[in-house]
Amino acid sequence: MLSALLERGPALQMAEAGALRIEALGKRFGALQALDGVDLAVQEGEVFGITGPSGAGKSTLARLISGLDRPDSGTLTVGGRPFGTLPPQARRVAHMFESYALYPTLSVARNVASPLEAPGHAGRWSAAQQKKRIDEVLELAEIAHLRERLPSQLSGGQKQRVALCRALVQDPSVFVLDEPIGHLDAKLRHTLRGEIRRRQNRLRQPTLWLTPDGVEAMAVSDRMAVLIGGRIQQVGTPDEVFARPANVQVARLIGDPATNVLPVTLSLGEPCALTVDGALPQPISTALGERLALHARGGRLLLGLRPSELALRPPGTGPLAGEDCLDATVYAVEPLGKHSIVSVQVGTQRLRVKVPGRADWRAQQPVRIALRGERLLVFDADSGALCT
Ligand SMILES: Nc1ncnc2c1ncn2[C@@H]1O[C@H](COP(=O)(O)OP(=O)(O)OP(=O)(O)O)[C@@H](O)[C@H]1O
Repeated sequence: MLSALLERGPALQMAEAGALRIEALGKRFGALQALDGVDLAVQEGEVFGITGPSGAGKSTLARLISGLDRPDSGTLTVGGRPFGTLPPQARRVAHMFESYALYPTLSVARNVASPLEAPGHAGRWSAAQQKKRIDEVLELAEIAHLRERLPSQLSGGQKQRVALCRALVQDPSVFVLDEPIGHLDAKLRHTLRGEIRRRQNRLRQPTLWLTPDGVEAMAVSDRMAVLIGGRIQQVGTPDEVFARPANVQVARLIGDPATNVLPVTLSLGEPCALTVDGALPQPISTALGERLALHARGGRLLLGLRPSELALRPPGTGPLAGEDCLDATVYAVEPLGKHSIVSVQVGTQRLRVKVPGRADWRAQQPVRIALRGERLLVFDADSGALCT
């Protein structure tokens, strides 16, 4: 047994899959702390999304896992075996690069085949088995008909799919997919994220899926993390992150459209009122006033309002039972078929409201935003953290 393992070499010894653990990972570039104490555990067969804005540290994390950069601190293990000190080729990380990094002189099929001919995989499969693996991923990505083309003869989205196939074709310890479908059209993106997740869930390896698109992360992930400024802000299932975003930064990334964050000042009295910067105080119900008073700091609060949980009413109409209303002005309307996105202005703040069907509102019209107190999120005005 031992001699068989030694014959296979250190690279193949890593092939056994297992949960990925990232502990206290840190990376600094000069004065910039690009990653700061990142802790994550990704289970076998789990698709784990990491979302965060541009510059959050997603690609840096990918590069540290695959060994292209060295961390300043922290450990990496797969199935309990440390791999952070191994050279990149021995780690068996199937890393799809954001930049694609295709071989310009190789056809699509040969680009996809290239990792199977590298030391970690070479000799592992017969030519027929290799072809079967390659065909499977090319078909998954809907580029089987392009197999003889050179990268220069492909569109940006087609190149991205070749890079994706080149990662998926492998039998690695871990898959790391850095923005795998960002440049595809919406229809293909929707199809592929479902298909890839289904496929990866049937494998033993963990898959990390990095994307700046919070909606994509929610759609594709079994669990997900939100990374901002090099720090993990929250880990949970997409439902958990949507229901209780840990702070306003997370809230602003999650949802389609993302959650509105509205800074307000609360005044208690008869009636209670909310003031949005640049607008007159607006009366609210005592029930909402009392709830908000629990968390107000010097009267200040940040309200999280999900676009699909708001409604629009004609000016002058009173709130329905359980609702509160704020006066606003329509700023713009985006009709999207099954629903419309209406942007409305309250003082200096602009909010997005998702309404079913066609919206009959026009820019500059006065309108009332109806909200339900029990649905809104309340964040601390200073720290931005979600209040319980
Ligand atoms: N080699 C480097 N030298 C100096 N700074 C770097 C280097 N690589 C990354 N950075 C910086 O580290 C931070 C994180 O970059 P990273 O590429 O990991 O972000 P990202 O989340 O992948 O962003 P994007 O979504 O735009 O790809 C950024 O501020 C970036 O400018």
